Amino acid sequence: MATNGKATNILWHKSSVGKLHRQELLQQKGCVIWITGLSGSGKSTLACALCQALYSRGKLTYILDGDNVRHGLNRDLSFKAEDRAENIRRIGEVAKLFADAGIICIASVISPYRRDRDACRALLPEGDFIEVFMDVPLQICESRDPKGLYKLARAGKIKGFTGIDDPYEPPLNCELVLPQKGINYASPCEMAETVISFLEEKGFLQA
Ligand SMILES: Nc1ncnc2c1ncn2[C@@H]1O[C@H](COP(=O)(O)OS(=O)(=O)O)[C@@H](OP(=O)(O)O)[C@H]1O
Ligand SMILES: Nc1ncnc2c1ncn2[C@@H]1O[C@H](COP(=O)(O)OP(=O)(O)O)[C@@H](O)[C@H]1O
Repeated sequence: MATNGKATNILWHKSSVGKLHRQELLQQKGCVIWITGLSGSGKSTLACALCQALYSRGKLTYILDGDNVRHGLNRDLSFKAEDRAENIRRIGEVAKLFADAGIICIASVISPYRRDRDACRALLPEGDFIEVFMDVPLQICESRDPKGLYKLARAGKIKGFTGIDDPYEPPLNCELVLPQKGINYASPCEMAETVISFLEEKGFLQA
């Protein structure tokens, strides 16, 4: 009998249709592509480009975007460290369910703390969590500032903004770093193709 968190007397219920059956149906393998980086680094843009490119190859994806999930499931959470941790924990758990459904789940969230990202990685079978770091310097993210949030943060109108007065811990050992330093930034489509090449190489685009 499992005891998990605060609930006791709960048992795992198995179904006769499992992950392998679903993957066979979809002709792909479920996994989580976890895109991390500063606000304005291009996480959502890459997530959409990737979703579109995989869709055109007949592959099923689902995007969990931080901004969007905070409109519903995580609407009760702020940006203080413990709430960011809970935000990431819930998104990690939902992503795990999508991967179990056989879907290529794309999470695009700042996820500033290494410990929180590593905890999400630990939820998945080895190799099924693909961490993608949007390695874009703060200066460039700030110059893009599509939502005007950096400007507000610099003016002190948003407190605890990632990169300004809140931390961001870059990955130490992730599967992919985009864009690479020292060259011109690749276009979102080119970055999506880099991720797709990785998925192909690892066998995720077949059952
Ligand atoms: N204080 C603070 N710090 C960082 N970001 C902020 C903040 N307040 C609001 N926003 C907006 O919220 C988006 C980030 O949400 P996430 O859920 O991805 O953040 S986190 O992973 O919990 O850190 C982020 O979206 P992106 O720009 O797409 O990253 C911002 O638009
Ligand atoms: N590869 C790229 N090259 C140039 N500009 C980009 C690229 N990817 C995204 N952008 C631009 O950067 C800004 C932030 O992108 P967005 O995807 O919203 O970032 P995030 O989700 O990390 O906050 C947008 O204005 C977007 O058009």
